[in-house]
Amino acid sequence: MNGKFTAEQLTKFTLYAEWLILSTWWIGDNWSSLMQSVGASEKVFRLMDLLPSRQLTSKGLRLQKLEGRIQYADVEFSYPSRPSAPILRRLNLTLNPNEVVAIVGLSGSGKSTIVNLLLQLYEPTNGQILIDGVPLSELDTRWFRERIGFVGQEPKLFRMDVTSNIKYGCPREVSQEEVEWAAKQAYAHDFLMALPDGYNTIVDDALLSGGQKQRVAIARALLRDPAILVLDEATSALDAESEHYVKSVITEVSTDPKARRTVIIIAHRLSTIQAADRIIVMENGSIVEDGKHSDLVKQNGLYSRLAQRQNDALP
Ligand SMILES: Nc1ncnc2c1ncn2[C@@H]1O[C@H](COP(=O)(O)OP(=O)(O)OP(=O)(O)O)[C@@H](O)[C@H]1O
Repeated sequence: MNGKFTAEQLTKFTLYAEWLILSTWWIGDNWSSLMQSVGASEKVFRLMDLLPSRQLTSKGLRLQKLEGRIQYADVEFSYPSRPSAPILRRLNLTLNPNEVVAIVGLSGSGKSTIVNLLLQLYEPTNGQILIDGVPLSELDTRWFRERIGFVGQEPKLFRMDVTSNIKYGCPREVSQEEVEWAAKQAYAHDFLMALPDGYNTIVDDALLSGGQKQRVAIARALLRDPAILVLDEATSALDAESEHYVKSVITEVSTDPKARRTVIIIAHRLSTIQAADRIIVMENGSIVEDGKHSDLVKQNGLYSRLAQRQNDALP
């Protein structure tokens, strides 16, 4: 070097400087993602280190056959995070085997909490829940949960084919015929057959509507032939077609002796539950009405007001 830059050296210098700047920028950009991943994986490892809860390890009672009678006896409940706010107040409710019961009420009245206690996500603060006469707390939790089918408001489907999604979580080997039987029971068979690869179609977010996802989840629950089926009806995901079919599923369970089981529906659309054997109306943590649709409409109470409000809101 004689203290002067050649054109070639200048070009090289510019390119190397650009490359260095880009690399530094790239490292800076990815450093925060890397740190985020480290933070997230720490949480995953912490969860993996947790021991299963006592509920799942302790051996409780296993009944010879689960009939599906559910009794809430003087059940009181507050969430641990808000112990001073009573959510259920001395709740007494009996659901008979094979009965189809809908729970309705204003938002926040305690409908989901009733189900949360049945699923043993929480324990009553006072009182107890009996299953076929046996305290729920004495039953083998894993055994009991295997016999409950739960369909939540926003069911999770996985990025795998439709058949695998319906089979997901089923503890026994099932044939394709059984999968299709469950889909027919859930009124999902026809739209599933219309997919590009039918039951082999890979599910992605955009493939199915909210209501269709819920019908696939109902098929998944029915395939396990649960003694108790809990359906938390979606507040917003149901399109008119799916609403019609959820109604049909409820009618089917109520009328077909082979499909019968104890069913609890947390309903937001009163039109879907008119065929239920009984409707429980909740207000502020207590049951305020209990009866058939036709009787409750005549009572002119909260149910009839809610039904009227929904009728008025229809276009
Ligand atoms: N995990 C929780 N911790 C604390 N409070 C809760 C929890 N879950 C629900 N709550 C409160 O308990 C009350 C009853 O809630 P719940 O979900 O049972 O009502 P809901 O009738 O099912 O309502 P919605 O129709 O909106 O689903 C509400 O006031 C709610 O804010």
